[in-house]
Amino acid sequence: MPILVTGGAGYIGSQTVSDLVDAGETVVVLDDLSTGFEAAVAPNARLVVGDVGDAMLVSSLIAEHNIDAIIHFAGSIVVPESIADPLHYYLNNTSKTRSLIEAAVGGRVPHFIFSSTAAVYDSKELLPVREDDPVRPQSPYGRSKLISEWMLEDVSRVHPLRYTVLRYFNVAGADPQKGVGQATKGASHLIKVASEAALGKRQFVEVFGTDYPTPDGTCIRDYLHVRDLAVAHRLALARLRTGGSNLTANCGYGRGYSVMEVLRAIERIAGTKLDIRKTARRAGDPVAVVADPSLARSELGWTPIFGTLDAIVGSTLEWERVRPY
Ligand SMILES: NC(=O)c1ccc[n+]([C@@H]2O[C@H](COP(=O)([O-])OP(=O)(O)OC[C@H]3O[C@@H](n4cnc5c(N)ncnc54)[C@H](O)[C@@H]3O)[C@@H](O)[C@H]2O)c1
Ligand SMILES: O=c1ccn([C@@H]2O[C@H](COP(=O)(O)OP(=O)(O)O[C@H]3O[C@H](CO)[C@@H](O)[C@H](O)[C@H]3O)[C@@H](O)[C@H]2O)c(=O)[nH]1
Repeated sequence: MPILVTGGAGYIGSQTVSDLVDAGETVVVLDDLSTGFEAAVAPNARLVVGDVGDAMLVSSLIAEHNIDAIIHFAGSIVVPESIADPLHYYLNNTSKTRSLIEAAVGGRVPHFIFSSTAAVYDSKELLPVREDDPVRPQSPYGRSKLISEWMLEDVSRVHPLRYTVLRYFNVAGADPQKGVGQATKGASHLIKVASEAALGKRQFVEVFGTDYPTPDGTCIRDYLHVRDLAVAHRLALARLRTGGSNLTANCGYGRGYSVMEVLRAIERIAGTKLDIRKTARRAGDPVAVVADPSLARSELGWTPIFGTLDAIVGSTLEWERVRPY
């Protein structure tokens, strides 16, 4: 049963498409290549270059391919950028998701998997966070995603569309053998930026804030290997296809690392000293966000296997050394 993957030329989408194709699925990718790459799309998937907000195009793809499931990765993903340009985020992440859901309902697509984020949560006194903890996004990015979650919930009550929302924590790592890794233009993610610095592609790394109430004063995040995350999508799809009910699940490991711990790991694995510059806090950053992944384990049977910080950093460095696109 064919799957429409929006944003399948991007970092997480391309890893997932590659896994789905390897599992024998028929995949149609819809991507405007704004931050994605044609070369990232697995050769056996069909790439359609277009906008996820183009209702006519999406409806015709659903009808033409008899789409059974939509996996919706397409969107804008940088927290600070969302603060500078909130309207772009509400357009690209929220309005266009609304248009996509409408096309899914019109085309009677029964299954929908949505890329949400840990940015829907605020920091919590006692980590880790569970799905039923209060949501309180600290940025327009987080809010733009949360509104999409709510749309799915409301629409699913009145239309035959079942969904899985996966709230990813901080995705990193690469799969260099498959040609998958983060190549996003202007990517500002910590592990990406610091790996570039370790390989001499940047001069220094900034640490945004060293006065947070954490053991070393820097923010804590739950870093997750992209290969494990891709598997969660396959499991979510299988669960929906066998009648699984709507689900919102965290995807993280349940283990947090501070910014400084990450930088030290990169120095150790790359065998180099980084030029680390301590600067002011960055707007929109929660202090510490770590997943409770129990629900993904029990409902999806998700068992991450690539999950050490060393594996994440090692594969990112390997990817940065080869960078095929
Ligand atoms: N990277 C992370 O740490 C992380 C964490 C939580 C959630 N997410 C979510 O995962 C999804 C994928 O993120 P990523 O890291 O792979 O980012 P990415 O930028 O590599 O991928 C996004 C893809 O969507 C495409 N795209 C963007 N707007 C589009 C549009 N209007 N029409 C068609 N295609 C469009 C881009 O060209 C790109 O290929 C996003 O929805 C993001 O919010 C990412
Ligand atoms: O050069 C840098 C980059 C980041 N940081 C810090 O490192 C932490 C992680 O930042 P970053 O890698 O930019 O990720 P987040 O802002 O936590 O957001 C990511 O993780 C979210 C899920 O938690 C996703 O939804 C977002 O798309 C993704 O950008 C934060 O405390 C940043 O302040 C630095 O100190 N220096």
